[in-house]
Amino acid sequence: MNKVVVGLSGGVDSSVAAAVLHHQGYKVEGLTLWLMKGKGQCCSEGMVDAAKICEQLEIPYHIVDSRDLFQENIVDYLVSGYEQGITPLPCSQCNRAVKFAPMLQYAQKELGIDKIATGHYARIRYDKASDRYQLLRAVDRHKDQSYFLYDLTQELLAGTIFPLGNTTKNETRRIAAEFNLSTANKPESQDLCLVESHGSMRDFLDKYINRQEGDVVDLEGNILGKHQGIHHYTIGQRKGLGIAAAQPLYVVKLDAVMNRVIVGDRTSGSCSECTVKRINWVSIAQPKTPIRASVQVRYRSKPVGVNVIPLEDSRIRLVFDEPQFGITPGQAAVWYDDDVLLAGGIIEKE
Ligand SMILES: Nc1ncnc2c1ncn2[C@@H]1O[C@H](COP(=O)(O)OP(=O)(O)OP(=O)(O)O)[C@@H](O)[C@H]1O
Repeated sequence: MNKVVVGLSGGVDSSVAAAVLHHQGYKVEGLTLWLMKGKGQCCSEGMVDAAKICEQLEIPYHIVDSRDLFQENIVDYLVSGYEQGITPLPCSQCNRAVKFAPMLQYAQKELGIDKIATGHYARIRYDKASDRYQLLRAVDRHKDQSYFLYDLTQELLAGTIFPLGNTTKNETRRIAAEFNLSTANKPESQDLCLVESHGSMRDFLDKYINRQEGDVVDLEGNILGKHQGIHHYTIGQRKGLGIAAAQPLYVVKLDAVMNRVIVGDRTSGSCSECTVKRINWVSIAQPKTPIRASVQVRYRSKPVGVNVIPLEDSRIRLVFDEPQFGITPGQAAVWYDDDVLLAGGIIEKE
């Protein structure tokens, strides 16, 4: 009998993933990673809901204490990034280092089970010609989460099932109701887990970073106002600057050394090229010559045509077909060929 360990967050997607695999005849075991220190409420609620699902499906349930791993890989990583004026993307890092790799290791070593599954909306297929596991966008484009999964290794993709990749969110809700799952009517999470549990990113960061007042300046260095800490800002941000100006102003740069927030108009916040580091080539091997693709520079940004130019040190230069607004060091750039996720990496600088 095929066996699989399903990562359960206590939400409807992972509940349905477990129920569907169970229904298909897999021997399913549920597992929740206990992630957050201190702010335990969302985790404990999630664990109770996940335990209920396992009880309902009559499958074993495991909890793995991953709080130290989450603290080191996500909380410390975020805090040190914001201190340097960078806006790190925690989710892709969390998926690789905190969720998928440890879950697969636990499944294989502790439970003797080869495969894991999650409720992510994305698809995996094995391409015989290139001998690679490829990652594809979900059929439900609106829910597609492939962007956050670009950093998964071949080994992790080989060991993972995404049962919801071909399912729309509406179908997921319908299946949850059909199976009478206790999580069927749970509301969708709206934000990063850290933000949901702390109220806002600012509240979360204020716990770790001392506020240090500094200047808000324009591109010429004229002082326009004061800020209470550069970690309260992100590139492209327009709201909350507290500056009256004739035209809309956006954060275009964060200068950690001078402790300054630099603002400008929309054009000055746009650029047509950027460099990307720590690339993970997913569906194809690293090319030696430039390729065409379409790229997203944020989770919800519209894909735009791009020339992907390999640099000598295995970084990449992206040259966009049209200037992109709010390119943010620390966020991920992920490029695709149609539905196929080719690769992604961390935006370094313009
Ligand atoms: N703490 C956790 N332990 C184990 N697996 C998890 C955990 N958090 C998330 N996952 C897995 O990752 C998937 C995507 O997580 P995400 O946080 O994006 O939630 P989601 O899309 O709202 O899904 P859900 O409805 O299942 O909460 C989940 O469906 C689940 O399989």
